[in-house]
Amino acid sequence: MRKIDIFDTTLRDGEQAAGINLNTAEKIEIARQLEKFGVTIIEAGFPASSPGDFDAVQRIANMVKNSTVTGLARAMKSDIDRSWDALRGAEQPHLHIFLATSPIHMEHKLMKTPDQVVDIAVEAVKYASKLFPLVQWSAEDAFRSDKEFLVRIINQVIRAGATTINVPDTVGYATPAEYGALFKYLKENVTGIEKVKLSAHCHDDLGMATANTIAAIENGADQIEGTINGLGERAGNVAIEEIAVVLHIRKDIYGVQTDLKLNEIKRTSQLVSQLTGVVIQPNKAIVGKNAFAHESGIHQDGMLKNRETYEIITPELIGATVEPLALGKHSGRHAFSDRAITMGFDLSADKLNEAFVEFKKLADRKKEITEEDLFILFTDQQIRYKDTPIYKLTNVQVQYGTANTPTATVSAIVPTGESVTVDATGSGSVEAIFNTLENLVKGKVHILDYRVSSVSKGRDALAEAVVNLSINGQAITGRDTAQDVLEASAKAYLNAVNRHLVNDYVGNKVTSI
Ligand SMILES: CC(=O)SCCNC(=O)CCNC(=O)[C@H](O)C(C)(C)COP(=O)(O)OP(=O)(O)OC[C@H]1O[C@@H](n2cnc3c(N)ncnc32)[C@H](O)[C@@H]1OP(=O)(O)O
Ligand SMILES: CC(C)C(=O)C(=O)O
Ligand SMILES: [Mg+2]
Repeated sequence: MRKIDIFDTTLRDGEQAAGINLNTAEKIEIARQLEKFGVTIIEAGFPASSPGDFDAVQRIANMVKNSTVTGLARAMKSDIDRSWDALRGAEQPHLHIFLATSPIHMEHKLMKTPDQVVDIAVEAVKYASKLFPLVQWSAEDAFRSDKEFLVRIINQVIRAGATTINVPDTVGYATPAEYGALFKYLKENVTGIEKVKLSAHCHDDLGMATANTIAAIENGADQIEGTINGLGERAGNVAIEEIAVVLHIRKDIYGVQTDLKLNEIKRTSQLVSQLTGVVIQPNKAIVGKNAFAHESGIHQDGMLKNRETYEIITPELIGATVEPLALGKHSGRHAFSDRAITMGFDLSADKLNEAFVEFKKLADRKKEITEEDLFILFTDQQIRYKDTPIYKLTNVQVQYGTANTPTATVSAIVPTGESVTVDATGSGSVEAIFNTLENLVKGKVHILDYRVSSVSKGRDALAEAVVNLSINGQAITGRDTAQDVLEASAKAYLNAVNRHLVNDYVGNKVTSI
């Protein structure tokens, strides 16, 4: 069966989505999970874009063994050199160079003639090929490019040493028939196309990224690029989990295979959602929480008689299994650590112990601990800040009455190790808490966005708060959970502040923002 390579760009194009900002520990955690999921290539970042991206790409390149690791670079020597420094320790160093080829991008953005663009692309690919065994070249905005010009430039970059040619629909403008036809045209007209991998990269601006990607596969694409949960610039990239399941469920039509382990889909999706703070819409295909929920009587009747009446995908296929042993306040360490292992976590004894302490506190307040609750507890331990001094909330209290101004009092351990208590008022309880926390951290903090949702089901469900802050001009997301909405909100705010501290922490103790 023909094999399709999966190029995951959650950590690069996915992180380009507005409001997402992952720190290195979080990126490493996602990369680890992507490797386990079986993606062929992990695009870990854009090394020349910032020291943080460089660091994350370098660490991921040195760590990952079973997937190829790549980084993005502009068609210029300085970006390529920086990428080489980040990626040289990888098992099989791979570079992804891009340069726009559409008339509008060449004239108005790059301000170059088509001839100059060909020369720049060829020079960059030649230079990169001396360092990297694998060089992917992307024609940014390929879909809106002149087809004959595309053939000309691709012919030349293949001769210059490119091993993969990517043909992105950068602005999500293509229809499936048009995108498929472009792949067929390139297959028929590019010299030496059979010697390189041909790759598809679709954006979802018109909601057609999945259909377009499938059309590319039908017309000869060897590799597809996408992200987990469809994150990405603007309306996002194609969601890899959708492509994976389409190719599996309709293998009768497409007849291709990937190396993806489908039963890692749910876990990968949950992890990305939790760490990016981007909540998955309930009706999202494959990974939405309603994707397997049958609500109406006639459907439930059909399901009871034969699941196949309404179920084309089983939850088990994507690793969304029914909960085994119930965990609650009477459970012990054995059942707890056993569940951590079943859920795919590899925690040290110390971290497991801390997770167990948190679990017991939660179990005291909550009747039933769900899979989602456990996922959050375990992930929190896995990505916990190591040596960085951080803020730790010890108490939050709000005085609220419809006739008086809400006042919040917050006690916390601050990065210097002292215990501090502050209070402030606000026009509502949450605002009072945020004003108090602003006094506590003494920085220039603005709230850009704030959302609360329920993680699990029932009256005692966990509340998850996501706060987007601007701290000293830098956007950063924080999230946390608690049984109480106000506590979750306070913890989410401090989580963002702590993530900012971690980003700033380069060996020296940073004790304030
Ligand atoms: C389709 C995509 O997803 S492309 C990837 C987008 N990702 C990002 O932009 C990552 C984050 N970006 C950044 O951190 C910054 O933009 C940087 C560090 C990469 C560059 O920052 P700056 O040097 O300040 O440049 P700035 O972003 O303002 O402008 C981009 C410059 O790169 C040029 N450029 C754009 N694409 C390319 C390319 N593929 N190859 C060479 N040059 C390019 C632009 O023409 C512009 O050049 P100019 O300064 O001569 O006008
Ligand atoms: C950098 C390229 C591949 C890209 O993300 C796009 O064109 O959408
Ligand atoms: Mg893109």
